[in-house]
Amino acid sequence: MVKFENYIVEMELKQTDQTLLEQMRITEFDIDNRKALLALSNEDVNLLKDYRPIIESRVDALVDTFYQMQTNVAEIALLIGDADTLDRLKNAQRRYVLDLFSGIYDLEYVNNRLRIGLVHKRIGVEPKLYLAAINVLKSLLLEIIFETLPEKTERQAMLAALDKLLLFDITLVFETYIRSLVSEIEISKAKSERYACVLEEKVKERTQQLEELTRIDSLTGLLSVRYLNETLTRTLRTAQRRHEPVSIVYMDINEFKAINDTQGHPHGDHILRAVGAAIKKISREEDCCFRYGGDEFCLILPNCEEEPAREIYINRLNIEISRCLKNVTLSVGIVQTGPDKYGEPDALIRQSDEEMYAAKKASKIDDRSGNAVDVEKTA
Ligand SMILES: Nc1nc2c(ncn2[C@@H]2O[C@H](COP(=O)(O)OP(=O)(O)OP(=O)(O)O)[C@@H](O)[C@H]2O)c(=O)[nH]1
Repeated sequence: MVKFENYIVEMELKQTDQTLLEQMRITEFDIDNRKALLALSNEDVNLLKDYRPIIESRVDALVDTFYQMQTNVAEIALLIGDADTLDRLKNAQRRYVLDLFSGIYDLEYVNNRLRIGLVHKRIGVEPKLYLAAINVLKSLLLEIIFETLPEKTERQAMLAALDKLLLFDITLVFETYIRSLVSEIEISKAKSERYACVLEEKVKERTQQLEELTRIDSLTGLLSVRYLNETLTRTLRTAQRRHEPVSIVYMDINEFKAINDTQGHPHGDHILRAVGAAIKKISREEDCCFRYGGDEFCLILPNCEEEPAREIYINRLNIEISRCLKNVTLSVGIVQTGPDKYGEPDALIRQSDEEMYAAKKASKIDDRSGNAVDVEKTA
């Protein structure tokens, strides 16, 4: 994204603050080099310059004929479009023809040729049309040269000089045309890069939302068991570094199947939600509370020993549950690990489950021997 914005700023600065010459880094040295490559010598330059008076006297007729021929081509007439534009083009063409025979082919001359390439790209004059137009112009100039320079060597020298200068111009026009095409591609590339960035951000955001959805158990609002092992591993590592104990609590609602069977599944769901809410309400922020599945819950209580977990946490939970639910009790198993030695996550969960199972079994025996099962006992 940053890259795209920089690019746009750079483009804006370049477009508005620099001439085409500056943008394309064309210097006087470069112009001399281009002339040398085409063997456009001082003699050629002088020949063209000396011929200017003849051209000047015929330029209007030449330009008129040129545009008559050009507008006969439907494609070109369509591009020109209207009489005012044609007039403007005629004036520009007149200036160009005179420039060709000015003998001054400097930075300003080059900048004007470069602009033509840019304008052609903008208005949709394809290279084939530009080359055809140059060809027409050349043939009209040849007619004048043939007519006015009967001496063969002199004529040939003039034709050669004109050829070189036209090639010099064509190269410049093509360079800006191509450059303009390339920058169009770069702009659309930058646009698609920005689009890809925006898309990537959206996918990231959506992925986070989905992760959040899978992280939470939809019925109880507690954490999903999928993250239990990973969370416990992380908690144990932190506890180990700090030399703190961790308590793992495993809980199961007693006779939940019977509740479901006698009072209906929706009521069972209501109980699960209420237990989940009670767990959330009495837990500290650092506690991690999971719905293990069905009517089972697993809690990770960092920096908490078994005794306060049982005496304070579970007591508080039972009180909270009894406030909103009648005859709902829990069987609880608690395992403490650390601060000296730490167990493995899987083993600790298994152990707390076994503790819970033992507590449930004991409460059932109590129940059969006639003791009332209340919140305190089952916990
Ligand atoms: N309403 C409801 N019931 C569920 C859900 N998930 C599991 N159950 C039911 O919970 C019941 C759990 O029953 P058991 O595992 O036998 O446990 P229990 O009846 O509490 O028996 P004890 O553990 O021995 O006290 C089963 O009937 C499951 O169908 C749920 O999301 N909503």
